[in-house]
Amino acid sequence: MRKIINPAPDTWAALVKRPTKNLTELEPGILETLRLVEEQGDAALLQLAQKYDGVQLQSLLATGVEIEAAEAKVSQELKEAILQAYSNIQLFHTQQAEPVRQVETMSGVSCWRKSVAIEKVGLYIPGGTAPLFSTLLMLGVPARIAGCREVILCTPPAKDGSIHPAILYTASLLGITHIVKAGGAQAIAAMAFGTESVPAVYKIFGPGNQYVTVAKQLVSKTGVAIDLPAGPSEVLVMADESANPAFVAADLLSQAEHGADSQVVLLTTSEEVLQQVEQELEAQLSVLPRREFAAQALKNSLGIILGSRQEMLEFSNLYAPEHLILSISDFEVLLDGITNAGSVFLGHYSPESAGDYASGTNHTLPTNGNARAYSGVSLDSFVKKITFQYITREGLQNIGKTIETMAEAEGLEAHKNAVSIRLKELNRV
Ligand SMILES: NC(=O)c1ccc[n+]([C@@H]2O[C@H](COP(=O)([O-])OP(=O)(O)OC[C@H]3O[C@@H](n4cnc5c(N)ncnc54)[C@H](O)[C@@H]3O)[C@@H](O)[C@H]2O)c1
Ligand SMILES: N[C@H](CO)Cc1c[nH]c[nH+]1
Ligand SMILES: [Zn+2]
Repeated sequence: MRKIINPAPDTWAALVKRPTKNLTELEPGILETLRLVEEQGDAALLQLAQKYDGVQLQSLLATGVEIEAAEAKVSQELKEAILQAYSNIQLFHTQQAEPVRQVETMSGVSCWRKSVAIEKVGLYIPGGTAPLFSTLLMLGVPARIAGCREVILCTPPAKDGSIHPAILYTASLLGITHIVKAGGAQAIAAMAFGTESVPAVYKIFGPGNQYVTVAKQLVSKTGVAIDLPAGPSEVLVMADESANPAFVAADLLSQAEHGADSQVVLLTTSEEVLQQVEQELEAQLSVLPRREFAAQALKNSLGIILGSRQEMLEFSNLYAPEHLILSISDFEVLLDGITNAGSVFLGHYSPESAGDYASGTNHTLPTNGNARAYSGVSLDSFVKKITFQYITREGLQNIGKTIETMAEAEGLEAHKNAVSIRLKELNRV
């Protein structure tokens, strides 16, 4: 972790830049993958599975037998945990449904807005270095609540061509049966363009590594929608003297272990806190199974001492972290000052892992500073909002003149006439 003491504000913009590869470096290779899949369909997916996942697949789709067999391979304890998480995520996301509210803007002019499910959606479930079946809950539960008709799932296969049983079990719970063994940019291309085995969808969801994230951004230029740029995981912790250094280090490592391209940041006003957290990081890292990923991520990470809480808040808002943890005793006073963050965890007993798995909030969140303008996945992500209006005869008489005047001022005579022709008829009767 790079230690920085009281950086001058004019250096902050450089500090908040993420360590991920830049677009120009990644784009040519990813464009080539997208082109291959668009032109050669399934054949390209099979070839790229061999190249990037080291597996020679017999079939791109998980079979009914594979899906059914998965249930017996998941322990009772894990099934119960998945069901508890499912229930909490369902509860939180069901509350996000918007009631239809009819508004009469003028007498006889009624407008309303209705949420309608996106019919065909594709879910990307990361699996390159860990089988993230929790991500399937985060995407599949709101897709089901919204009522999406066709749900396609893509996830990278293991070296033996299998998909992790917990992913298949979770898919069964959600009633998802179209499961494609494809990962990375090639999976995103398949869902965007369609192949023999993968139907093209209207919107692609899901987090992933840099290749997945850039591929999503590139295909979004071709007409398919995407949820948000949800790339390598990150967390920013603000800690005061009341923070427990072991807890803070554990939270930092929980996101560092996702991958070498993750970044974690500690902000504090106390040199002692920073030193204690550094010691804890070293001790906890040494026993982590994924210490290689975490150690690499820590090299790209920052421990920053700032002059005041206000400075911590300003730095955090500029950084716009995917996850923000306030390890601060009186965190309440800071809440109104938070303007940019994906999801916020308050106090000493709200670890970020709770949101990753089971508290109910969605863990598919904007990274790389995108929390400045994007929200994480929610029920809203799976619907379009269609507006409706009904204007009575009386309503048209009330609003007609306004429309005619504006249309004429824009020089759009046909617009004006669509109103005038009706008003004339109304005035005749
Ligand atoms: N922001 C969020 O909401 C969120 C949520 C969960 C996970 N994540 C992130 O998702 C990522 C998961 O990454 P992962 O790698 O484990 O799985 P992944 O499924 O995202 O990526 C694996 C795929 O990447 C492709 N790939 C690997 N190396 C490549 C290369 N050199 N060139 C081209 N393609 C290559 C392969 O096709 C492979 O199947 C992590 O970075 C994690 O932090 C983010
Ligand atoms: N922290 C990830 C989002 O950045 C989500 C996740 C899934 N499993 C564990 N963590
Ligand atoms: Zn996580």
